[in-house]
Amino acid sequence: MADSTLTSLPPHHPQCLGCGPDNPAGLHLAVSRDGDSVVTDVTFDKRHRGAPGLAHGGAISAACDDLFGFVLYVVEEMAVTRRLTVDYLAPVPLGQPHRITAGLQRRHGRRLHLEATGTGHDGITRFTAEALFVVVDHHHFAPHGLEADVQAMFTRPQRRDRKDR
Ligand SMILES: CCCCCCCCCCCCCCCC(=O)SCCNC(=O)CCNC(=O)[C@H](O)C(C)(C)COP(=O)(O)OP(=O)(O)OC[C@H]1O[C@@H](n2cnc3c(N)ncnc32)[C@H](O)[C@@H]1OP(=O)(O)O
Repeated sequence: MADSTLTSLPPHHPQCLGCGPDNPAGLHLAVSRDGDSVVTDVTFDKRHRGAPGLAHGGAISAACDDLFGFVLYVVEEMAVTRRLTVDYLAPVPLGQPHRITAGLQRRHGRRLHLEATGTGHDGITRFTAEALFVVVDHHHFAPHGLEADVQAMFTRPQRRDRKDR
């Protein structure tokens, strides 16, 4: 992604399945902000294989879910996935980059309705996704001992965004 209008966003945390650079089983998504949208270029490889030569639907779904998790940096709220729906429009070949763009479609109270589109560099849209995220506070993560990590995640991008404004 060389577009000058994009602002790089930090991973949720180093071990995140979607974007963590230190997770050997992860997708290693590098995500940027473009206005009120977030974008990533993902290339599925043999680790993400479903049918021979094609990406597994679960890997595509994970990429969409994680990218939706970056819309939270735009919304500046902590939220978690309550529902995720993927429309698999066409098979996604391994080894071919796809740009996924995601954003907030509408908000009702704690409910964030999000949508995403995945398009190959050949211009073919091969999947779209919709999600319902529900806003939570940091206590949501407390029983699992992760409260401090999530709070750090919550404050770091806000500082970064302000610097960029
Ligand atoms: C700025 C930086 C931020 C950083 C932020 C970090 C976050 C961290 C990111 C880590 C990486 C991300 C990666 C990707 C994001 C995951 O993958 S998140 C992991 C997967 N998701 C989960 O584990 C969530 C599990 N579910 C839950 O904990 C609970 O069900 C929830 C989601 C907290 C909701 O529970 P609840 O608080 O009891 O709420 P509930 O009353 O059931 O419903 C809330 C509202 O949604 C509505 N609702 C519920 N279900 C539905 C439905 N199916 N349809 C329509 N409405 C519904 C309800 O009617 C209610 O509406 P209101 O009455 O408030 O208007």
